Amino acid sequence: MGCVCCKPSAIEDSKESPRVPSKTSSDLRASREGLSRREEACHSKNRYSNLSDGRGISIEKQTNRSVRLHADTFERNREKMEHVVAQHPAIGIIPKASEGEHVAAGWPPWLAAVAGEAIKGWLPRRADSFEKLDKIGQGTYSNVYRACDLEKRKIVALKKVRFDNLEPESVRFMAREIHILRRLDHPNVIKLEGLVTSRMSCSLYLVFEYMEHDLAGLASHPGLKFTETQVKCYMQQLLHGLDHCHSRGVLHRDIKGSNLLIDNNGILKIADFGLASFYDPHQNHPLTSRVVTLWYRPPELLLGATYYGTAVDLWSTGCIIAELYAGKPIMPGRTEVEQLHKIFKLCGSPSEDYWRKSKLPHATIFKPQQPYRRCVGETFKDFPAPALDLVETLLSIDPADRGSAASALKSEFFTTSPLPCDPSSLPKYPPSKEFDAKLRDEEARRQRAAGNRGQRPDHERRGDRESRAIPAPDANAELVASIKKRHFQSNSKSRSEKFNPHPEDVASGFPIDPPRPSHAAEASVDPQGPPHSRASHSGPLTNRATWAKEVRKSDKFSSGTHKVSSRVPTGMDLPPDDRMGRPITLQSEMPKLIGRFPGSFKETSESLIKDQRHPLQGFHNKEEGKSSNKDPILLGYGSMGHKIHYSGPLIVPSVNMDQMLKEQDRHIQETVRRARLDKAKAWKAQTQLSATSLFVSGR
Ligand SMILES: Nc1ncnc2c1ncn2[C@@H]1O[C@H](COP(=O)(O)OP(=O)(O)OP(=O)(O)O)[C@@H](O)[C@H]1O
Repeated sequence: MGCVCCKPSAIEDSKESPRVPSKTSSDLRASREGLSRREEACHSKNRYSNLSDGRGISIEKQTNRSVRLHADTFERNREKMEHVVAQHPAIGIIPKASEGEHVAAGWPPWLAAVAGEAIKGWLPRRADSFEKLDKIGQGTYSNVYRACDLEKRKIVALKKVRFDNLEPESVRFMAREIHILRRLDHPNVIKLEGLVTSRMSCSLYLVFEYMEHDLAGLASHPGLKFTETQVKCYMQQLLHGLDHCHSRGVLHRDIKGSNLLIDNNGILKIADFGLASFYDPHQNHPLTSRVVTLWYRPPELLLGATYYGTAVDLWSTGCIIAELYAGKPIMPGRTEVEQLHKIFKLCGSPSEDYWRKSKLPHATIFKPQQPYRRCVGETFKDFPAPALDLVETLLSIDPADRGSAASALKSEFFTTSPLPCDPSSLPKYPPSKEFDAKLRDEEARRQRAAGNRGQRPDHERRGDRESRAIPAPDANAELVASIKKRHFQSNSKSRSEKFNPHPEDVASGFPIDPPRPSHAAEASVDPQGPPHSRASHSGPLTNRATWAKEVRKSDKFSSGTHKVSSRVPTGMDLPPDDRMGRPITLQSEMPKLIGRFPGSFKETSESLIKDQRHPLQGFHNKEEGKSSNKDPILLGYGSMGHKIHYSGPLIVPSVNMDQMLKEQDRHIQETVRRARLDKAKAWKAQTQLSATSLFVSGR
């Protein structure tokens, strides 16, 4: 039997598992309590690993001599650079280097060429100084693994980012996350400890401290309920981390439970800076409004704001605090329109003054004819007063009224009894991530499908549903889904994987994820809940390259004070997909609609006034046939299992929203039907063809 360290884990099961020397039994001695045998191996002296970098694998796998020579030269250069580092007083820091020097230091040319700032002063870590253990998370642009850092002898998280190394824009986009992370240094912000790549490699891993939990996973864990002091403890840490980001000029732009990682000591760290951006406090540089996961997205972004600031993160924080008290997401919208509707129903619609001064791009379309009344206090009347006060402030419609992370930290919520507990006093939980909850949920669903559906008592089924994690639709789910569709049509593999098979993945047993078909349809009609984070389930078909291309099409890259690309939209809406993966947006549908229903927006709204309805009031609860305005704000949550609506045309003369949605549904069904027919025809033709050829060939 091989050593524990070498024994391939589930994800490392590969025919190409490396040949690693066996270890003696003494190597397997337990050195730390609570660590698995594989983890112990990480802390042992064994330097062998089944993870090796692109350079090593290329040499081993390829017989190409020039590659060998190249690698030798690289190794010599690397030694030189390591010598420089050794001479330098700050270990690991090398003086500002040029592109050539970066390459000499071991960075791949594609990275050195465009992301000098992000790698400045660092040396790449070698892949063979890590051993992958298991996959612990999956994001839109990444797969995350637990791994042993064999040099530092500790457990880390390796985030393998997806991008196209042949596309400078894609690399730049990916490098922005690194650059931002390196600007931040705070106990409540995840620490980027290094980068794993090599001169010959096409891939890149970000090395992070390992965090056992995330807030979404803990909050959705069956039977786990936070006390008030615990909620305060987590929220205090979140606000401290945010305060640090904001003070360093960074907007996170995707604050949500699954991005708040928590370690076994109760320390919360803000993670996933993939959508983060440097911002200009004077708001002179426009940014894209298509950020922040829908349920946590503030109204100004839904209304198309491109000049915004720290208040966007504060809105998301308000949603999270309320969610922790309410025990479920407070505004689980399925489309942007529905999200805005939910916000208006709970927080009231913007004041006349705000509409006037904000000049938001989508104001004409979304401004209700009659204002919505704010009912945060009534809805959350069971919350303790200081909690409610803070939620009221953070969920202010006008971003200027949300205050700052620093002012929130001074609020009564944190200064009155019960005070936030000490993180170290928090209970130790079993590893718990949104990802685990999704797996749990999938497993439960598989088991149900396997046979006992309908046989279990009702209350048990309800229990499942209540305990399941409710992943929020990802920030870019709409964009990603449409990109995925387009990409899938033209290309069955992401460019980086198609043209640059990662040798280290293949040869070290690192799995290359198989391309997956778009399952937007199944995801969006999931009767168990809201459309899942389609983005977070996206396979390699979605990569940063396509994303960057899309963003670039819509955004101008402004070289702000920080010389970092900020993204600004130019009117291209980034759409949610319908069941066919076809983007449906107000913008995309508008020309068609205008063609179909000649008339102006003005006429439309006038006709709606005549009907005594405005577009948002027109939303109806299909089941009850009543205006959903009467629904308690959380009804949306309870009704998630009902028929899914898709965001679509908003303005159709003389019809209310319900009719428009019906029209949209009908349109979708028609498209699905046509697609089925086409498929059937194609199949028939093909069968006839093969029958003919069989006949002709006489077989
Ligand atoms: N340092 C870490 N320790 C443990 N788990 C982590 C760590 N970093 C990330 N993860 C896990 O991996 C998941 C994906 O990571 P992350 O959110 O950074 O990726 P992403 O591709 O940017 O995702 P998103 O789709 O949210 O933009 C996280 O939700 C988390 O569960």
